[in-house]
Order: sequence, then C-alpha cells, then structure tokens
Amino acid sequence: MDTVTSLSGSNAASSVSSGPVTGNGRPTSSEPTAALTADRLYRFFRTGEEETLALRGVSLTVAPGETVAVVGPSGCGKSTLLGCLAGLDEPDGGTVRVGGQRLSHRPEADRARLRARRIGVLLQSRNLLPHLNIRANIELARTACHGRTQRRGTTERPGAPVAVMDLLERVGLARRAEAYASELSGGELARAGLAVALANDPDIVLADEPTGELDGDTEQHVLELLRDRAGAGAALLVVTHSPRVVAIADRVIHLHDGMVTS
Ligand SMILES: Nc1ncnc2c1ncn2[C@@H]1O[C@H](COP(=O)(O)OP(=O)(O)OP(=O)(O)O)[C@@H](O)[C@H]1O
Repeated sequence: MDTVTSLSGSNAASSVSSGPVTGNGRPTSSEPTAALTADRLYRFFRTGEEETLALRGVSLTVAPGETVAVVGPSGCGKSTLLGCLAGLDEPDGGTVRVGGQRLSHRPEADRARLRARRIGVLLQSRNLLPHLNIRANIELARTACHGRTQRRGTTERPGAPVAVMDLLERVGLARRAEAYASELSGGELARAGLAVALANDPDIVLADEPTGELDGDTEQHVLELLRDRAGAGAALLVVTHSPRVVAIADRVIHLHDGMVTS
C-alpha cells in the first residue's frame, strides 16, 4: 500500500492506495463507515487509434469530516477521478461507494438521485444552469435533494440546512442573487458554483479547482466555507494546484499517470 502524506492530524479511518483497500473492498467491521470509497478504479478513453488509460487502479477512502487534496501534473487523471467519484462518469473497472452504498455501475438516473441527495459537486466547467439566475440555481439544487430530507430526517445530515441568502452572503454574491451566469466574472462564477455545490448540505463535497480563478481574499472565504462544511461532518475531496488549499487539507493524494504515487 502506498504511503499518505499527513499534513494536520489526518483521520485514521481513511486510507489511500493504488491497490485494494481491504480484502473485499469494503470497510472491515472495526472501521467506521467511510463517507466515500473508491476501490481499484480504472478508466480508459479511446479517440480514434489512440487509447488513454486515465485511471489505473486508484483506491481511496475519505472519512466524514476529512479534507483530502488531490494533486498531480496536468493530464494525470484528477478530473477523471473526480467525475467517477461523483457518478458523472462510469469507471471501466472498480467500484465507488457513498456511505457504503454503491454509486458506480448503476443507471444514470439512480446515480443522479444519489448525487443530488448526498454529494455537492463543483467542476471546472461549473455547475450553473444558464437560463436560471443564481438564486434559482441554488434553490433548484436544494429542491433536488428534498426526497432525502423526507426519508432520512434532518438529524442525519451534517450541519443545519444553509439558507440561500446566507450561502450567497458567504461567497460574497448576495448582491448578485438575481444575476445569470453569463453576467458574472470568472471569479464570481466560481463562487456561485460553490454555493450551488453546497446548497444540498452535502455529506460529500467534490471540487475541481474551486479556487483557481480567485484572488487571495476570496480564496480565503471559499476555503472557510469548505472547512465549515468539513467541520459539520462532510467529507471533502478537492482537486487543486493551490498551496493554500493543500495547506488546509488533512491529507494529500498525489496522482501520476493515473496512479496514486504517495
Ligand atoms: N473524454 C475523453 N476522451 C479522451 N481522453 C480523455 C477524455 N477525458 C480525459 N482524457 C484523457 O485522460 C487523461 C486524464 O485527463 P484528466 O482530465 O483526468 O487529467 P487532469 O489531471 O484533470 O488534467 P488537468 O490538470 O490538465 O485538468 C488525459 O490524458 C486526457 O487527455
């Protein structure tokens, strides 16, 4: 099993490797249930004659309340990994589980439902619907997870539900609530995307370069928002090149050529 760099008191329940986590890929009875588990993920792409093996047996777990940064050179498979972990893409091999529930190798509608209830996703391409203003985008994300609130009860969710305007305030966009994506700057888009990702009070937050286009102060606000979510018990996995994001992580996973290297 590959080693893991621990930056600030990482959770002992979590691990990472390019091989199996446990014998059967599930937590043993003595381990608390991980928020997110990936077991031996493989992902191939074929473009004409060219084949790319973007993920080569990536295994990892993220515990509730833990922040994990994923770093590595361009093209090493970070976004592909995030897409598989979010259920937006299907791995060609291996399994993704959310709180012990299988997310991968299920119909797209099932994955979308599970994602809407449990996962906040922030992608580089952003997650805003262009025909809705920012406030409506956030409200839609909250509505999409409503079924979960009814079934599981609010007590199981990490932290109290976040009010829409409070969320916009936190990302510094309260005055832009009625604006559309096409009317926002790159930095504003990134912050609005984060507000949408957090709108369903997710157990798991998956973010691809959430602070890439932000100035120092705004990056700090975004990091505080993410840390609050982790403090409320959510598992965070953040793909990043930012030393400030790496500095707040409990653990750093290094990817190289589709494999975990340390
Ligand atoms: N849809 C696709 N079709 C073909 N190849 C793809 C596809 N998506 C990703 N790849 C390839 O898979 C590899 C991993 O890509 P990925 O986007 O995951 O890398 P990354 O580490 O996120 O890169 P970056 O830091 O530049 O965003 C790359 O070689 C990329 O060209």
